[in-house]
Amino acid sequence: MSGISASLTPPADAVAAVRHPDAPAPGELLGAHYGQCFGCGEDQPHGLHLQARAGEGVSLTAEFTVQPAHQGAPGLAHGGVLATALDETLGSLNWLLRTIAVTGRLETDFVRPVPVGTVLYLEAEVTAVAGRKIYSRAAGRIGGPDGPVAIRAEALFIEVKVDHFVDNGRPQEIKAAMSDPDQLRRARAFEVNP
Ligand SMILES: CCCCCCCCCCCCCC(=O)SCCNC(=O)CCNC(=O)[C@H](O)C(C)(C)COP(=O)(O)OP(=O)(O)OC[C@H]1O[C@@H](n2cnc3c(N)ncnc32)[C@H](O)[C@@H]1OP(=O)(O)O
Repeated sequence: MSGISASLTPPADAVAAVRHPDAPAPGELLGAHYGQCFGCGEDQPHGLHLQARAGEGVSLTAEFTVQPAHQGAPGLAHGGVLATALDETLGSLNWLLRTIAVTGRLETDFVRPVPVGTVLYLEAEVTAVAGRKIYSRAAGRIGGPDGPVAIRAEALFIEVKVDHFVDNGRPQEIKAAMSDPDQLRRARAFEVNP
């Protein structure tokens, strides 16, 4: 059985999402939003190293290969890791809106077991926007981009200011991020009005 909770149903006044004119072109790799990110960071040795690519409209695709370090049961991906892959894929949609947002709610269906070594082919799209609330959904397929769905999720992201991170993050990482020109460039790529 599956179904989504009421808080993931866009309200009546929700509107269609609009791709930002400066969003990466369809087919372009989005890159990591933060080098130490567990989902996408290239400098994070324990992470998923998920790579997302812009699609048409406010959609994207992503790939992630399940590693031995991602096991829950012997030879199978941990459910939390799979939820992370969905969360990261959904969060990457914000590059296309050029909006900084954090996950408020994530509902996940685990449909099929995912063995170690599997390439997960993920796809995600924003379904609606209502003020600061961004509604989206994602699915992960195995065996190829058109293979059967193994995992899927619906999510609600909430737009925040960059202060959300500055005020709440551990000072040493915030200080390092703020003195890293590459990180500031990435942060600016997310914001319409930095
Ligand atoms: C230094 C440089 C750094 C640069 C970094 C740049 C790149 C960054 C990219 C990084 C990406 C990394 C990404 C990550 O790491 S995401 C990491 C995981 N997520 C979090 O840590 C978020 C933690 N939560 C919060 O901080 C707050 O709760 C937020 C900010 C989400 C909302 O608190 P806020 O006080 O702001 O707003 P509000 O409470 O008035 O709510 C507003 C509306 O939303 C609705 N709502 C809220 N929650 C839920 C819910 N669970 N279900 C259903 N609905 C929910 C709420 O009803 C209301 O609706 P309405 O009444 O308006 O209709």
